[in-house]
Amino acid sequence: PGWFSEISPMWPGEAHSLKVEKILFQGKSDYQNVMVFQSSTYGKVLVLDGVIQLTERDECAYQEMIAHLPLCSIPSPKKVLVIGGGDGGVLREVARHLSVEQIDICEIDKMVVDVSKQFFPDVAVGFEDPRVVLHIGDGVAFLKAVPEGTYDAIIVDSSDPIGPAQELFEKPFFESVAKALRPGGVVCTQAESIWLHMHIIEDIVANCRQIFKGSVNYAWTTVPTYPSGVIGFMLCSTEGPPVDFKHPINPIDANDGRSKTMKPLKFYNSEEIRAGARPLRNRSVLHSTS
Ligand SMILES: NCCCN[C@H]1CC[C@H](NCCCN)CC1
Repeated sequence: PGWFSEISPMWPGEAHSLKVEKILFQGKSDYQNVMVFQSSTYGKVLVLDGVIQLTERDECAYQEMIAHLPLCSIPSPKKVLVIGGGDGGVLREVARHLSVEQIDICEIDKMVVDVSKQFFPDVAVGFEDPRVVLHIGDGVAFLKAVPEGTYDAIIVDSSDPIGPAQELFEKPFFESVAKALRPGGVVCTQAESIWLHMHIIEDIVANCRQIFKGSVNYAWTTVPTYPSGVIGFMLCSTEGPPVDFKHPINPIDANDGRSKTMKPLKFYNSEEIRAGARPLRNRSVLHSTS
């Protein structure tokens, strides 16, 4: 009955709207407002504090890219950490990699996990993998307690820097990520929109260049229901075995790791990694791989 418009000071003067068929859930957790609605053309939609987190129709583009860009760039990821990602979609994608033995996830808001399991079973299916260990808590504190060099890959599937995820965009957090990674380990973080958040991206790139002594890339993909239709990722590796994010050495195709329960990939493929045109004059956008 009507339209949902994603109005936020993070993207002034514009708002993506979706036609609403029915509101399915509204709640308030200790951290944020949580809402689920049935849209007319994008399936069910998860909204946190008025910001679209995912829709059934296009979540594959984000979850597949944020997981496979890092994991396909190192030979045999074994221990993976997801910060955020409480809807379970990134877990579903990480689970496709047969070399992975342990998947830790640290999500601050249990309501996101519960609501995703109830309304987005094809996304929350990631929690069913026996390698997954769920920690409900603050990712900043979790990483401080992680022994040095523990993980092969860390994926930071955060919301935006206004609200619970604010600290996940700051330098100390990136330093704790670097410490928790083994030499040549990789991190992939949600890194906003090149059309909306160039200043945030410039700061993140500058911080990452100081902290990660391997490679530092900025990648982006298209997600129609995120503001400006594009979302980016910081892809970094620590000093050690070199990592080339543009030429995946551990390619995953539609069949790898697909057990009878797993559905095939809908978006990602290794051939698509290419240096893209720079959409803006701004020098700070590194090679874009999409
Ligand atoms: N696992 C899916 C969670 C998606 N995380 C974020 C949700 C908020 C969204 N805002 C985009 C704002 C403009 N860049 C970015 C991805």
